[in-house]
Amino acid sequence: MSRPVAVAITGGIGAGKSSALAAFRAHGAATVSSDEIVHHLLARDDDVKTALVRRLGESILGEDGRPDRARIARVVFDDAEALAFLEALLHPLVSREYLQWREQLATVEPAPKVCVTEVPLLYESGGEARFDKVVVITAPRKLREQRRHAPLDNRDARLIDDREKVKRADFHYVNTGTFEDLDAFVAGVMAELTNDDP
Ligand SMILES: CC(C)(COP(=O)(O)OP(=O)(O)OC[C@H]1O[C@@H](n2cnc3c(N)ncnc32)[C@H](O)[C@@H]1O)[C@@H](O)C(=O)NCCC(=O)NCCS
Ligand SMILES: Nc1ncnc2c1ncn2[C@@H]1O[C@H](COP(=O)(O)OP(=O)(O)OP(=O)(O)O)[C@@H](O)[C@H]1O
Repeated sequence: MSRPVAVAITGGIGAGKSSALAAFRAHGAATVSSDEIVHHLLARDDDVKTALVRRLGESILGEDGRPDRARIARVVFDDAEALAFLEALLHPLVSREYLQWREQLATVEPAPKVCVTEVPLLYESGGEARFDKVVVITAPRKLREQRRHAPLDNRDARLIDDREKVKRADFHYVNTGTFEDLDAFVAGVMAELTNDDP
């Protein structure tokens, strides 16, 4: 039984990582999003909530009593130590869920040829060893701001330079075109990884 090729998508905030992930899914890859795993942990994991309140205080809780992402973001992206704490708490849990997901995939018959996940901090957290291939999506800051309809706060400051990511990655896409252009890029990557015609 052959295991799926494990692909990570990384890139700056609002570059188009989730859109690329959706395109991979449309082209037959199995997909999971690290951001979504984080959202589930914050919404449902009581140990995570307890640890966050102990370190960051009750003000990060929303009206429903669960950790509120916007409130956490306001604290951590202006406080490097608080961000380091949050990442140290969440990253091992995200990796564990991802690896469990990947193990499960290998038991599916027929196993998908390619499995893809979005990992915003792939190089920053030394996660690339877990993957066979890396796709970097980039776009100019102004366009990313326009597309997200929001200022990018300080998140980019946490990330290594796009040029460094591009150097280290297997595939690079500059996401300044249409969704169809992005889809065509993803189709090409899938064809290369599965040795099929696009
Ligand atoms: C701070 C939080 C609550 C903000 O939630 P929010 O809904 O605003 O953002 P979301 O989780 O959807 O992430 C959106 C994008 O923000 C960027 N981002 C998220 N975490 C980080 C981080 N630690 N450093 C830099 N950028 C980040 C990524 O580009 C990501 O794709 C949340 O992002 C979080 O808990 N982050 C810490 C965990 C983490 O590092 N996740 C990313 C890799 S697993
Ligand atoms: N090629 C494109 N053309 C037009 N809009 C796009 C394109 N690619 C992405 N977008 C839009 O840009 C925004 C950001 O894209 P997306 O959510 O895929 O990026 P991301 O890197 O996952 O963002 P984040 O870092 O916030 O998780 C979304 O509103 C998305 O619909």
